[in-house]
Amino acid sequence: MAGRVPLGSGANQNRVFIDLTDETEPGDSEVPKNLVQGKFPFVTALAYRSPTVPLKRKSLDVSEETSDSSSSDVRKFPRRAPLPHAHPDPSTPSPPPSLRPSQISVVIPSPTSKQKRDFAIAQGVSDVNGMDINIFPTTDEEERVAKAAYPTTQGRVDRRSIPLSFKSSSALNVLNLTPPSETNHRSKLLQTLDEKLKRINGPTVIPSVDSPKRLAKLADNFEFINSYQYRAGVERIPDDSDFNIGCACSAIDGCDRFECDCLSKEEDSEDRIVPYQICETNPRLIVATKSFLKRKAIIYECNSRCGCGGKRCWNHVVQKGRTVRLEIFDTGARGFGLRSPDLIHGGQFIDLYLGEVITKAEADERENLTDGSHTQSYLFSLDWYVKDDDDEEENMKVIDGRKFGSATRFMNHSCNPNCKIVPVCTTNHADQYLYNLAFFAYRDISPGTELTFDYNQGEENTTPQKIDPEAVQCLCGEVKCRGQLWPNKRKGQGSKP
Ligand SMILES: C[S@@+](CC[C@H](N)C(=O)[O-])C[C@H]1O[C@@H](n2cnc3c(N)ncnc32)[C@H](O)[C@@H]1O
Repeated sequence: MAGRVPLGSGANQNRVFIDLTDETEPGDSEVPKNLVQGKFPFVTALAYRSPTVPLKRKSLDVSEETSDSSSSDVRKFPRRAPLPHAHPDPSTPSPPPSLRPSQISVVIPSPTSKQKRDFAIAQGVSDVNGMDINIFPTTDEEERVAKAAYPTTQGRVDRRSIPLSFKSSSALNVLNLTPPSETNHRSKLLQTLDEKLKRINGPTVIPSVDSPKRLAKLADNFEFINSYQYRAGVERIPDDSDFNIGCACSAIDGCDRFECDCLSKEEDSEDRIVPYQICETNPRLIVATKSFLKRKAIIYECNSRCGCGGKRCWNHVVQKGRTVRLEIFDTGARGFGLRSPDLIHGGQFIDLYLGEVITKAEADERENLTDGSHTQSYLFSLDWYVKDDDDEEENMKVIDGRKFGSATRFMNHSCNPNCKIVPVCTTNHADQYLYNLAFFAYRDISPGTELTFDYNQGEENTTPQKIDPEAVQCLCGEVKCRGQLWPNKRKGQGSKP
């Protein structure tokens, strides 16, 4: 008799045990008539009370219940009969058997769905999903849910006005997203930036920016380029023009340092300007001479049309590219800045200023879009050959490093700078409106020192009569600070490097 306990024997005389199995076995007929006929209707009621609870053991006082059990109508059973929640504390010790002679232990099985259906049909109930509260009493909370009686908002709620906060994990749960942790966000920005920086030719350029906001500015709003990006309306003189003939130096002897045709001539003199020399402290390095850096002069480097052939020519410096590593860092009030983890020798070429090459008209338009506030200017005029003559100025080209540029686009101004920007022609000597802007170190610069240049080159020694209230205030911190970046005019405009 698996799962079965005999009824009414020995100490269990007053107890009723119910078979838990579906099997019919000999002796099943011994089940007392009073039970079958509804003598203990509560048993039936309890058996159906909690369909979700598979088995419940319940102790009830027969003497109390039998007085009420004469009727076979289960609906007379009080609706608020003790619920499973009211089950005696299991930690309470049970009284010895002698003190509880009239108790009935009932093992209540969960009804099968067929039993539930049969019972519901017998009661004439149409809802047979087992949740009808007339048959299966619920807790107060369940009743409130059934009646949808939970508190509701007064008036309409405009859901569009509720901000979707990504800090709220519940909003993210709904979207099945995980909140972007700060480290995650930062590492993604660094990855984006890293991919952009990797495209730069030459030694590495690394970012050193902590704030995620500043990092996002650097990673999202700027593209690094390796050469000028020519925009609409910019006309270029073909590289094979007759004017662009190159020097007559010999490829065997190399370029003549003092006679090379590429050397610039001093204004109003036949003296040739020798821009480069071997670095005194590093013989493998060719650097700009100290005297050249004091001049206002353009450098013409030898090019592919020169007789020297280029291989052993000392007059190839800028076109060989950058040789120092660079670091873009956060200066605080002056925005990003540039420095190098390497020692930079006096006269050493650092890098080019690159950007979009646009016409003067386009530059004026772009400048107007910034309200003329000049707070952040990246426009650089190529005005070396431009005289104060309107016709020529119209041909002038401008380099805009705002959205596309090189790392030098992050170089700040100083009234006592350690770098100088020099016009350098590396390819087409014939095009006087198009040349490179190359940065050279004025002096030895120790690793980690910010690289700066004078935005008003050529006007270094002029002290402004009065500070232009419209101008950007200079924060270089130098003793002889002029107080303003430039007197409300484009960088390089009206002042030759
Ligand atoms: C070519 S950008 C230099 C990079 C810039 N700091 C950035 O974060 O992109 C020129 C701008 O930098 C700022 N700047 C450069 N030098 C400065 C200085 N000495 N004092 C104050 N602001 C400076 C000005 O806003 C200027 O328009």
